[in-house]
Amino acid sequence: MEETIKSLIDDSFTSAMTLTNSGVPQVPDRYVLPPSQRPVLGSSIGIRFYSRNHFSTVTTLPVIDLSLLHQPLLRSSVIHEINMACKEFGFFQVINHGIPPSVIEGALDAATQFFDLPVEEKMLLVSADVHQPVRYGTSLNHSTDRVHYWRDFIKHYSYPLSKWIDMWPSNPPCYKDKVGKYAEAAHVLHKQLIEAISESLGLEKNYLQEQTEEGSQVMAVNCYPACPEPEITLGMPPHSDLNSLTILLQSSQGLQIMDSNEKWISVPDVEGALIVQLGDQVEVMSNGIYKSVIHRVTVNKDYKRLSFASLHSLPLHKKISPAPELIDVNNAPAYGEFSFNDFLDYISSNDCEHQRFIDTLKKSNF
Ligand SMILES: O=C(O)CCC(=O)C(=O)O
Ligand SMILES: [Fe+2]
Repeated sequence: MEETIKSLIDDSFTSAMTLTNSGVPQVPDRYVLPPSQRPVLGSSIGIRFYSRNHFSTVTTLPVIDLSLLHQPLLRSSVIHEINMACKEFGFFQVINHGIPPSVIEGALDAATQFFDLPVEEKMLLVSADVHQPVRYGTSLNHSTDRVHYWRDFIKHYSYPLSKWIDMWPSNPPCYKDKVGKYAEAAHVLHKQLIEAISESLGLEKNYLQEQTEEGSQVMAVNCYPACPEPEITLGMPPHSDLNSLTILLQSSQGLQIMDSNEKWISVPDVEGALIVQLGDQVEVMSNGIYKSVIHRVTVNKDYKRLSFASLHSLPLHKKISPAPELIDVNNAPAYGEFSFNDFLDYISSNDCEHQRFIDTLKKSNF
């Protein structure tokens, strides 16, 4: 093996993108998962199919037409669909969500150009500090004795846009404009979704919106390069999102969610759809009626996958607790009170980056 490739493989700071571009024939050991955590690829697609004698047990994942929310006669049935999806999966896809295809294509194009930049340029934005408003990340952020994942990313604060956009990458030159347009559109969509989710819980339409007002939006732009051995590694390990709601845009299939039987289901790539995932904060505010969804990302041999996770959260210091309307003699508060900041502190001091953090807040653990 050529000396340069060998040194890239040995260097735990090398990004997945650099490894792929250098043509490594196999993933370095630090990316190899124990057998029990490896994905089974090409199975469990989340669509229903008909087999000879019965509908199979393959799960149908919900796809909701959001334009129907604006039709007074149909709104309540859409709210009902959202309720069912949130109860069963903490997950659904939306179509006719109002974000124009040109805005989506623009954002994907800008991200492609960003990740194609020379690694030295991207490294200028690298940081392991989770509080940095703009931060590029690679395996570098993980200590060497832990498993690495086949992903590069850039994360940036995105709301209010005028406050942060100057700090975003200035290369490629179109990045701020194209990703900015998508971030603004995602923020508007988030407001509609959080209102509908509030209603679906039987709460005032504005209840969750008021909780998240003045909150944050962080855009995580993820790049999963083609991988020589996708069956023994992952792009992202199982986790639930810490925030209230995530709107996810994917360039191709790769996301898997865990169902209530702890089975992994691949999320199908539905044309024009965006993915909505409930995070831990909504789980707490709903007093556990809705659950945050556990998800992970698989990679593939043939092409690079991009995703934009628009992560919406309550303000950092605001205490999060179950909605009072959902508490009564039969339904005690199931979670302790905490702020997003308490959560981040807990995670950094307990070194538990990739778990379902919410379980630590269950009353029984106090
Ligand atoms: O790339 C994806 O599909 C998921 C990304 C994700 O889970 C995250 O950024 O938290
Ligand atoms: Fe996530």
